[in-house]
Amino acid sequence: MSIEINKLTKIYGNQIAVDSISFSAQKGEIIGLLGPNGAGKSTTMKILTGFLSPTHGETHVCGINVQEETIKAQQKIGYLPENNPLHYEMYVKEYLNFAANLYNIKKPKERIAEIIDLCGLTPECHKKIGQLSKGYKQRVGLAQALIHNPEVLILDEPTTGLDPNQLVDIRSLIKKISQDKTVILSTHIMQEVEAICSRVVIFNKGKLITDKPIAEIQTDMNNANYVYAEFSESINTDIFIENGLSFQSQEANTYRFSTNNETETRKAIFNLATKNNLPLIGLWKEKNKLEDIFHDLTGKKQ
Ligand SMILES: Nc1ncnc2c1ncn2[C@@H]1O[C@H](COP(=O)(O)OP(=O)(O)OP(=O)(O)O)[C@@H](O)[C@H]1O
Repeated sequence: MSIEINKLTKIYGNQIAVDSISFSAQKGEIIGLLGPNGAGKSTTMKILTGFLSPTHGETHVCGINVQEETIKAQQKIGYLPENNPLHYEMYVKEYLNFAANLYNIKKPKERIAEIIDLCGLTPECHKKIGQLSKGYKQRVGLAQALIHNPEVLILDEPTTGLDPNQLVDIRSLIKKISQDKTVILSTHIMQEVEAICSRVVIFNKGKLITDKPIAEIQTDMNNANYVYAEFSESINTDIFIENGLSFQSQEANTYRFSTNNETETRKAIFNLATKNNLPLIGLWKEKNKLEDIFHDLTGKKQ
């Protein structure tokens, strides 16, 4: 296994940021870490990269215990932290040279040229980092994470704040550079996980609540649909539950039900409305989306 996280816990004062989390990843996998704000994603990444110590538990990268042999483990890891901290006053090549020196790279000039090409930085590589667009700054962040050709890449929200075109470019760059590596990336964007990850790990309030291949999640999505019922006034939702309907959430006077048989559920809602004089004005179905699964698992209302 390239990455192994075993019963990891981090407590800040009396706040449990990460609560006994375990998962592993092997070469070639791109794992998407999903979770609401404060779920513990960044803390887990910081521990995995050796920047923070856990309160309990341990992490291994390429068989090396990160807590016991931090420097050795860090040589295997490329890390793009949240908010991509860069030295804005440095030129792109100067910064990459600085990063190459940190890792004691044998032929820095050749490696910098290679990485500039790989990350699509050639047209902007003569500029100061502060003069670059957000998308190019992100490319510089990725270039520094890759300079020592690490086996494992840890990317904390690598696409936050990018415009839709830059998003597509950076996602395909991540896919391209990940082919022979193990990648863990955190994101708030479900489509991103669907677009580039092979597996999704969902965190909520410091706990790991789902760890599944994307293909399995997609099968779940195809099997589980939603039915929506709109009424012209607010309805006491007890009536749905009492009648065996799996009521999920409400937005204004529209109520959402999960179902494996949407025709039967629509019939049941229609019959319930007729029998109890409920002012039903709309009834429709919708395919489940990864976003819905995420909201259900993390207990957030849509
Ligand atoms: N240095 C710290 N001191 C105290 N509490 C902290 C510290 N760093 C993080 N926390 C708390 O730990 C919890 C987990 O934070 P973390 O940054 O890991 O979440 P996250 O999932 O990365 O969130 P986001 O998506 O907003 O970046 C939060 O409640 C946060 O306030």
